[in-house]
Amino acid sequence: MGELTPGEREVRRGAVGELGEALRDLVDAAVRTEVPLDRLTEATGAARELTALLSADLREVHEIASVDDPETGERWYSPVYGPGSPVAPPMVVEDFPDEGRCVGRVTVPKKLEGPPGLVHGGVVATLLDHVLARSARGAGHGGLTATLTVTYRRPVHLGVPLVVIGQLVSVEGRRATATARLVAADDPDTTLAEGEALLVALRAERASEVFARTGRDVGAWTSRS
Ligand SMILES: CCCCCCCC(=O)SCCNC(=O)CCNC(=O)[C@H](O)C(C)(C)COP(=O)(O)OP(=O)(O)OC[C@H]1O[C@@H](n2cnc3c(N)ncnc32)[C@H](O)[C@@H]1OP(=O)(O)O
Repeated sequence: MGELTPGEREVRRGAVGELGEALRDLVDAAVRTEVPLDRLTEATGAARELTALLSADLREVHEIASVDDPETGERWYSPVYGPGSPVAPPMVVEDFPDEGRCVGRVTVPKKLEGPPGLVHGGVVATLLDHVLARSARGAGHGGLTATLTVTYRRPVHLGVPLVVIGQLVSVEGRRATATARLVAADDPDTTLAEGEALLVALRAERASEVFARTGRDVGAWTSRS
């Protein structure tokens, strides 16, 4: 698909978000179902038909979606917050660029379970990684995560509203450091997990090399502005 006009992009974003929500409901049902075997077989057939319908026009794996915005870095299929992503929880993130801060709100569903009833530790790290990188990027210091330290203080339960706060702490040349906390919305003083990251902005020439296969200018995600 070619580049969309702003109006077309808005319409398509709406449709992508609706499909994403329907698919998240489907994934939730798929990981919780206990229906009889014949129903599972029937569902498998229906899922394959749906795959064929969507596969009529597919992007290459490195291509950026027509609904994405390379200027701002908004990604509609982000596995963390993407409205179109069946695997995203999804987290809803609010940016406070003047304070180098961002706040994510999320209730993690069954599909991202680790120990029974608890959020998978890798998912906790992913949520923290996102707000860490995003707090820096919002303040104009886009970069890739070079190091990430996660401290798991308490079990994080599925189905509970959570708040994940990222805070940019310092910037030195291409390096930025940020810290993050994950808490339950109804108990914000108890830290469930915390993270610390070093984000390193790619040099411009390295960024063009790394993202050459996307065919787009992806400076929004990587360069220091
Ligand atoms: C909006 C939010 C989006 C969410 C995205 C979530 C964030 C992500 O998950 S990013 C994906 C995961 N991360 C990656 O793929 C990164 C892979 N690593 C790399 O590409 C490179 O190692 C990279 C870019 C980190 C550093 O490479 P490069 O720019 O060549 O580094 P280099 O020039 O050697 O170093 C730059 C500076 O950083 C420092 N540095 C680099 N890596 C490290 C490290 N691991 N530890 C400490 N310091 C480091 C160097 O010492 C140097 O410091 P100084 O400028 O003071 O000398």
